[in-house]
Amino acid sequence: MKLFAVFGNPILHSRSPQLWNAAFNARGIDAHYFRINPLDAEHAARLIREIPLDGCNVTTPYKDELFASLDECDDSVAQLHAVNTIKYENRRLRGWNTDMYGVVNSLREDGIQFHGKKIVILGAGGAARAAVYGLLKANAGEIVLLNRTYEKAVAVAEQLGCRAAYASRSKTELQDADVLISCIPANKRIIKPEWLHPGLAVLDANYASHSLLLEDANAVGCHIISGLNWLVHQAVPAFEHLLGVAPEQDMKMTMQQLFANPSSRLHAKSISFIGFMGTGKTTVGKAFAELTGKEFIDTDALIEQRAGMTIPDIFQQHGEAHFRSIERTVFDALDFSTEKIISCGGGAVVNEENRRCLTANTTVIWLWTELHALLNRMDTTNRPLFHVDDVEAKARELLTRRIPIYAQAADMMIVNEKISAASLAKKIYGEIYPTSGD
Ligand SMILES: Nc1ncnc2c1ncn2[C@@H]1O[C@H](COP(=O)(O)OP(=O)(O)O)[C@@H](O)[C@H]1O
Ligand SMILES: O=C(O)C1=C[C@@H](OP(=O)(O)O)[C@@H](O)[C@H](O)C1
Ligand SMILES: [Mg+2]
Repeated sequence: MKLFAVFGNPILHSRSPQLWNAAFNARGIDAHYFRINPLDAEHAARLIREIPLDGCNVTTPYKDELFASLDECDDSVAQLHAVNTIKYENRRLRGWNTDMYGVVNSLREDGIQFHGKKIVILGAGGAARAAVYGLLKANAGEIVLLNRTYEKAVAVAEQLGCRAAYASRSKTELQDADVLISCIPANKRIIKPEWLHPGLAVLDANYASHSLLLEDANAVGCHIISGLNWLVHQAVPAFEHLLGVAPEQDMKMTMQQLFANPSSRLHAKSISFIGFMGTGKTTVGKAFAELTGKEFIDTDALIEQRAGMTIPDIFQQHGEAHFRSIERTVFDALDFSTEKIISCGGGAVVNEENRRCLTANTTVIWLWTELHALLNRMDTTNRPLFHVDDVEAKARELLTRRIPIYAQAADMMIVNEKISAASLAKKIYGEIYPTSGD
């Protein structure tokens, strides 16, 4: 099975997995796409090789920094110093930036022509730069970049060939503008409603949280374009780069569903932790339960209770099959009528029914720790599967087999390295309960 992911922080809000997995299904491609919150950009590049992924997308805040880890890239990435699509092939990372198609094709699809038009862009980050680059290539009449830090807007404008203006001039610049594109967080009201005019086309790159700009633009009678269109239109060429076939029809169909069905599973009341032995499921699960005040359950502890003996003893006296059958009974008996934090044993999700139990009732968090790091910090004597001569080889073989299973069960992977369990619990809390979310 091919594996793809989207990297970002935060990342749980991303709807890319729904989009890509639907396209894989429709095309009968044996592949899965999931979300990863890495330590940083450099670590994301390491994870691509470590997992390994066949390719990935990159979102805020890693588009700029991941550029430095590429072995080769196309012109758009070289110009923009920002990457959103990476293919991993022959041990090399090759990057593209397809955001420019996202913005240009979203506007085109809504009947907006660029020739002779004035376009105002808010922000100067990766998305804003891709918008400038794409619209210049599409022969837009005039492009004005507005950014809180004027110097940053000037640098981008000089490099790409458009005009920068002070944020204090927003009102004036918008008076004769035809299109306004926002590439800044959706919870910031930078533009006052009275600076907008009916008929102005307004696109907000951010689709995950409620957009104050789109709310105001709607009230004024502007022509609203959702960031979900941008998501779909950047994904179409990315899919072609990574899979070698065009997904267009499938992705457009999925877009309708995305509008209608904003993934209720991500807001499940119970949270479960899955992942390889020693990645910290028990420790972080406990810390998360403390943070949220919810009931904590460790499926391994329930197994020991039921069997009346320790896990190493169950393995030693009755074998792994017996352990798995008790594990199955424990999952069957889980009661989701009250909210819970559930830490699972590392092999629990290998069973399809256990997996379905979690995906149907919980937001599933996959913890990841690099193999050497987890072997170093783990006491392998109470992990019976590691009672072998070559622990590292056994661990690597087991992990390789399980990675696609974890990927398919999880709503997101998050890395438990170089961070305390309490801090990681807070980071996960921020993902699940975003303060400015929808
Ligand atoms: N963030 C962390 N920092 C330091 N040590 C950790 C962290 N998370 C887990 N550990 C340690 O790693 C070991 C394995 O953790 P555990 O929670 O038992 O993993 P799992 O339940 O996934 O097998 C334990 O010794 C635990 O204290
Ligand atoms: O990975 C596995 O198959 C197992 C993981 C263990 O739990 P932890 O992942 O909490 O160590 C425990 O369920 C048992 O030893 C089997
Ligand atoms: Mg555990």
